[in-house]
Amino acid sequence: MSDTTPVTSAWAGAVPRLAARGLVHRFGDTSALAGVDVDLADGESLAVMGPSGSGKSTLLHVLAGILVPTSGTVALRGLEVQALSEKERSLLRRRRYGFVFQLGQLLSELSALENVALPAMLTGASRADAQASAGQWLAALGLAGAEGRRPGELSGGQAQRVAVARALITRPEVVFADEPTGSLDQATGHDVMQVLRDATRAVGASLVVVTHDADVAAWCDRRIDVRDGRVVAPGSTTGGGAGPRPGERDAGVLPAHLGAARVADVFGAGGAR
Ligand SMILES: Nc1ncnc2c1ncn2[C@@H]1O[C@H](COP(=O)(O)OP(=O)(O)OP(=O)(O)O)[C@@H](O)[C@H]1O
Repeated sequence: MSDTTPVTSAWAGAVPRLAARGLVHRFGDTSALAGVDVDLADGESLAVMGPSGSGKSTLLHVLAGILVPTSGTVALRGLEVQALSEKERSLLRRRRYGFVFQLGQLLSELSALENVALPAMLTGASRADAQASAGQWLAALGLAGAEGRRPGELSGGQAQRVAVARALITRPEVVFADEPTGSLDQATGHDVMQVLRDATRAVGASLVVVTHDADVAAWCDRRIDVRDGRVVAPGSTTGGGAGPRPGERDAGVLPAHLGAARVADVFGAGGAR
């Protein structure tokens, strides 16, 4: 780069997709976050680890605009989320974020197809378009044929794949996952993490995963450790974003049910953004 190259905040890559500074959050007398800084780059996956009660979920909720921090800032591409009204934050979550939680988050009275279509309809798609897109998502995530099943008729791993499809149908900029493999056995958990990471990458979204489990964290590009509301190990790596992950011989090869070409064909290579 020459001395005359302009370096401004508009320079590509200069602004992290998500940037949090000085996050403090108190629940009454309890200090859940005690000064957290964290950046999330475009397309990056970040694992948030730490013991029970350390503040992981609170951090995820503050980053996602579900909770407003007691002090500090959270910027999505420069937009200060904590300064928005509750209604604006709700719209932002619906349009620009996706969420995957522990098992049990799907609406039990709706079919898999209807569960996935719902966020698209809430952002203005017609029922027909939303259901067509939901069908493509379910097929891309290996659930062709399961469209009509209700959550109670799906295995845990299948239900979490439906949840991944539901999180991604609106092509969010950031996906937030809180213990997404929490109720699954280890093999199924790895399967879900691979689907979550690869499908998130396929649409160009960034990913934040809260987990207790180092093997789950190893699926992410980067990991931070939280203790008593502070980041104690910023940027510690998990074995590298490009290296093989548990249960995966070649990180560049997607499982058969999530072929790269298939996802790219359906949703556009490189994603929506
Ligand atoms: N709604 C709330 N009201 C009061 N205190 C809360 C609330 N939510 C969290 N806390 C407290 O804030 C601290 C951080 O909780 P948080 O749920 O963020 O931790 P965590 O690391 O996600 O824990 P876990 O792994 O058990 O889910 C804890 O002391 C917890 O008891």
